[in-house]
Amino acid sequence: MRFDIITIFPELIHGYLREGVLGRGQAKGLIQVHTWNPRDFSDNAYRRVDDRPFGGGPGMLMMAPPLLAAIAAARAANPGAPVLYLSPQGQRLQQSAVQDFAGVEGLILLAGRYEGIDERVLAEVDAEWSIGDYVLAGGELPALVLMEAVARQLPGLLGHADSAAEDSFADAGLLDCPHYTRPEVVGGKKVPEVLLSGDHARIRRWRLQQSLGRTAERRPDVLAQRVLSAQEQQLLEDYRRQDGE
Ligand SMILES: Nc1nonc1C(=O)N[C@@H]1CC[C@H](O)C1
Repeated sequence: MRFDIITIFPELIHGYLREGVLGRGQAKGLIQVHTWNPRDFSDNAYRRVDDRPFGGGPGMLMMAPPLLAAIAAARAANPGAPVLYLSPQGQRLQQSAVQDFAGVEGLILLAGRYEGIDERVLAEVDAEWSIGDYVLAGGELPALVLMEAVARQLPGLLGHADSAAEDSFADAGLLDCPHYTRPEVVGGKKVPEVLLSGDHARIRRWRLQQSLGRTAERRPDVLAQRVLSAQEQQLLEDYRRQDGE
């Protein structure tokens, strides 16, 4: 899968890609990541990419011509890839969208800076996405967040040790269950005995029950989107009873 990222700080992208699953994914050839710097498409001697907003107001905006030229170059290199602009005005990125993106050949990610971009650039943007209701200094972190969430879904990217299968939200939107590893006792706290029982069916049930209970407690909005089976309803009732709810 090919990612083309439009950014005035390419090193923020390449630096992050040197480590971890994305670095390994690149080395394995599972993902290709290219950056396009609008400064290289600026038509003035100072490689200027920003200017003051018409109508006044604080800060600077990214000018349209260098961005449009960078988008055109990315489209030529990654034909058919949708252009996604990361911004707080976008639709909220959720795992369901991440899974959809994992099925496409390529993505072009536009990372803004300053107060944002000239509105006329959006004529060349297929969709606007937000990673959350807060304001960052640039779109590079959101681009990396989207790219990493999507890349993790690609077959072969994660080793078994960090499989995406048991992610939170992986199986139709439940929070992940608690996890434990050695040592068995930490600060007097023992590992739940079920996990030491070797009874894999019982362990699976316990983990599902914990996921259901946690989701009900912490994200009832997420649980409301899931139709529970009779077994899941019983597990959740037992969880609540044990929890003294
Ligand atoms: N939240 C977000 N989800 O995606 N992008 C953002 C975000 O804060 N972007 C910044 C706004 C102005 C600056 O240009 C970049």
